[in-house]
Amino acid sequence: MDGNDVATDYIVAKLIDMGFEFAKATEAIEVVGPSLDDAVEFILNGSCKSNNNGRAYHFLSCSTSQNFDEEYVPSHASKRMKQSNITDHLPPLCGTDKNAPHNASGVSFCGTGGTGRSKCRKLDQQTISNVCAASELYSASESAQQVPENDVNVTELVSRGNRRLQSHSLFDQEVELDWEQNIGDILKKHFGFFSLKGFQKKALEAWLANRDCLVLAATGSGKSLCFQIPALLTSKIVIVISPLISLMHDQCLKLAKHGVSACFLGSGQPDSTVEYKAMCGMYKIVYVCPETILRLIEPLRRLAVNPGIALFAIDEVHCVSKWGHDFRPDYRRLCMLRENFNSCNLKSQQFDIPLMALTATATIPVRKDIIESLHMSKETEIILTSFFRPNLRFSVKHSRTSSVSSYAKDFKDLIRNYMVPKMTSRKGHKNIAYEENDDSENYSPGYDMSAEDKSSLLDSEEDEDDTICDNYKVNLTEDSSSLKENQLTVEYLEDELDIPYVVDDLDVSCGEFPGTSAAENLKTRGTSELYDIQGSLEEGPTIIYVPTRKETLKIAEYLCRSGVRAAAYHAKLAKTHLRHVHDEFHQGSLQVVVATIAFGMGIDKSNVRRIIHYGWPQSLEAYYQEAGRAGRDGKLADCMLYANLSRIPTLLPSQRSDEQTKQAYKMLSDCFRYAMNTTTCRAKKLVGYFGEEFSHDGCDICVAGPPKTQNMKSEAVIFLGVLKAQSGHTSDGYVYDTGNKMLKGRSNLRVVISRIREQSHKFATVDRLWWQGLARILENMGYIREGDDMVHVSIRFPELTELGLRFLHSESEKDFFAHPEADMLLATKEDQPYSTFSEWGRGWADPEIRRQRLQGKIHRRRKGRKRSQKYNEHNPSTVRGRLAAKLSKRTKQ
Ligand SMILES: Nc1ncnc2c1ncn2[C@@H]1O[C@H](COP(=O)(O)OP(=O)(O)OP(=O)(O)O)[C@@H](O)[C@H]1O
Ligand SMILES: [Mg+2]
Repeated sequence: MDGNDVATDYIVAKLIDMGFEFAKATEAIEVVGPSLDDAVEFILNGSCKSNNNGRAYHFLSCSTSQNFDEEYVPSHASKRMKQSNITDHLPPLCGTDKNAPHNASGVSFCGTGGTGRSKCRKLDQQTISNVCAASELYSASESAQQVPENDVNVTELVSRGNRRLQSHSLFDQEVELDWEQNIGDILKKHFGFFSLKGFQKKALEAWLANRDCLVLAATGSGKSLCFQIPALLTSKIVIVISPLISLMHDQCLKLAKHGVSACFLGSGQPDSTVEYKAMCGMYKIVYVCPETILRLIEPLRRLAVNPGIALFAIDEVHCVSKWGHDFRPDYRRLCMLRENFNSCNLKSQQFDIPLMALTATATIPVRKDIIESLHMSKETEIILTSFFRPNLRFSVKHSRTSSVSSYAKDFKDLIRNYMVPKMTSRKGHKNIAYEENDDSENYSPGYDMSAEDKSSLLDSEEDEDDTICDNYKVNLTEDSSSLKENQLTVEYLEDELDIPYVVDDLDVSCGEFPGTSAAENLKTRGTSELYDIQGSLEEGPTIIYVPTRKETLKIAEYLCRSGVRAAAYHAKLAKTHLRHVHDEFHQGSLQVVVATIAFGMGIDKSNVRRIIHYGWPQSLEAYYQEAGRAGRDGKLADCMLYANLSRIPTLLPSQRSDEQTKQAYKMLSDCFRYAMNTTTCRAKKLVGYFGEEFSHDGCDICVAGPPKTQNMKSEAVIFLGVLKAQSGHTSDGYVYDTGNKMLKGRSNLRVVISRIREQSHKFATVDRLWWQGLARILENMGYIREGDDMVHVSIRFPELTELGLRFLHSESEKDFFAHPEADMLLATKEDQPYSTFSEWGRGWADPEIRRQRLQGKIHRRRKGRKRSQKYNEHNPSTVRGRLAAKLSKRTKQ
């Protein structure tokens, strides 16, 4: 093997790691040679830099080949953002001046009231030299590990730079004269807003009073402004702790547009001088990831002395809590901030530096945990606004979400929306968006179940019933190849996920963002707008969230082939690609981004019209957080969840303690129940999850109304009766074994269903999904409970309660009316020829047929295993093959 082979293997491995198929990876290497960038480009765009005049496209194979070049090439595709230079990024002194000199990136520098060119230049030079010197001293003192509080030179230099910053601010924190008026000026000048929102004002009041505060407000409500304004009100610096590089990048870019200097520090920051400059007070707002801030405690302590730190803002603070989603262990260590930046530790500080924690998705236990974990003060002000987003229209649809046939069905409307007529398919791909025969009759949103779905349901029933066969799940044979796409086994997923705390999703060539221009005049929007919930959507982009990296590529590719301008986004894709996707999405030239959680929290684009979750989210917090990317302009937007309602969702693999696993199951279960609900408004369910009560009409259930109630009395009676018999309940309600010792009843739901089918001909064909739904209803009524110590997504070991026993005893008197849940509706839907399905169902109820089928299944799988063994024996690249060859050689000898 020569060096070239090693390089090729390495690149192929990298490409597979990014989620590309082996065949595509090798094809790309064959065409473009051993260059990772070119190979990625080749796969994504069917071209490479070398044969494309150096232009970097970032779309996946897009069918709009004719106008692709002119229309979709990012305007700056060929010019990378200029690498930062210490002379490039000085804090602007005031708005902008048309006459002011511009650097290469169009950034203007001008002093307060400075209208003359020469004056501006002179001031810049002065500050440049200050900062350069301060920067050098910073690094020197850094290496000496000393706090240079008494170092006259450093203090002098920094304060000189600081005087410049002071002249920029409208007034200092200590001067609290008519602060609302001043904030009003800043709002208009920098952001183009006319007034603060109520919660923003409260947060600023808390900060002005040097108090900690926890801001809980809906996604898109404007939490960022709460910590951005303090940076403009004082000469001090605001430090923002933020979990994702994509989010920091997003905010820095926006601030730069609004004339506020900002930078981010962390693994995505390639320019080490940015950190020095930040620690010398050169940026008004410094974004840092939690891992980095822990390393910067000492320089930050110096910064706190001069020019001062106005505030520590901890954005997306739910990451602190083990009880929340997206838990980041390093967020917990942020209690160091209070320990190091209090008035006792810092002589110059009269008060502890205030902490401002912000999130849109914290349940009540999470809020408590946040305050305790961060050691926030007992007087922490909790600023709570409604989590409700009146313009978001929620819905849930059943889908297998796994194959191209599901995509055709589920994305038909989406493609139609975005399709530009007469598009020709690139690379000879069939333009599927124009296929009119793609089961349009069968398709209707909601709980319809196609024949394919029913077979999936049977698969799942087989899997559930057949524990012996579970061991073979990974050992896929021809018979089970259809299952392959469906089953997200641990082995399949392990390498496919974007786990939040390893997300290193974006870096940029320049990670600092000097203030550039005056604010664009953005109109404030009325929150009291009334929404026509059945109205049609305006045009705008879509984000599709999927659980695995591979699916981002598959779906983006599918959409591109159908004529949609779509791109994939996940943490392992090439950084250049991610940067382009990010930029193009914001510029509006991308129609759809198919992403993992790496493109979730905090992304702020105003006109996202649709958020599609394609596959089960892991928690309602994550779901609501990602759904919150929609409709940030206040206009109507759709949040659709497509999930396989016939399967109980599984946890995606991640490192968790037992306690965390339990919590993760609880969150998954809440998510499952949200989708199964057919009666309560989804928006109400969601905000209710965060402890808020309200009434509103804003989802598919509100529009269609709940399904008709059914009298489920006989089903409930037989279910509870079997449960009672199974667990050996006696008339006194307790359970005894033969030795008259009290036992805890524990019946598996599957066994209960089998017993019901054996006992009653009437219920022989009732589907497992239906019983599963009934079990949840009985659980909600308090008639049964989960008998296992583990938390399960759906009830697994139903246990009869006292209340259930009483219901059984009074059975002749009461009816039992209830609304069927989503899985029950799915199981009873009869829009497809039902005969085969019911035959199968009946078959499973018959113990003999069932035994034969299970035997057949095991036989088929054994046959499959033998076949693969045989293949391995003849394949010299496998261990078995080499052993077999050796053995046969010996026997021949
Ligand atoms: N006072 C205001 N008046 C009008 N618009 C505002 C105001 N404050 C913020 N906004 C707008 O609200 C939008 C969302 O702001 P921001 O990104 O801060 O939301 P957020 O609450 O942090 O959301 P998320 O929880 O999703 O991160 C911004 O684009 C901003 O322009
Ligand atoms: Mg935010």
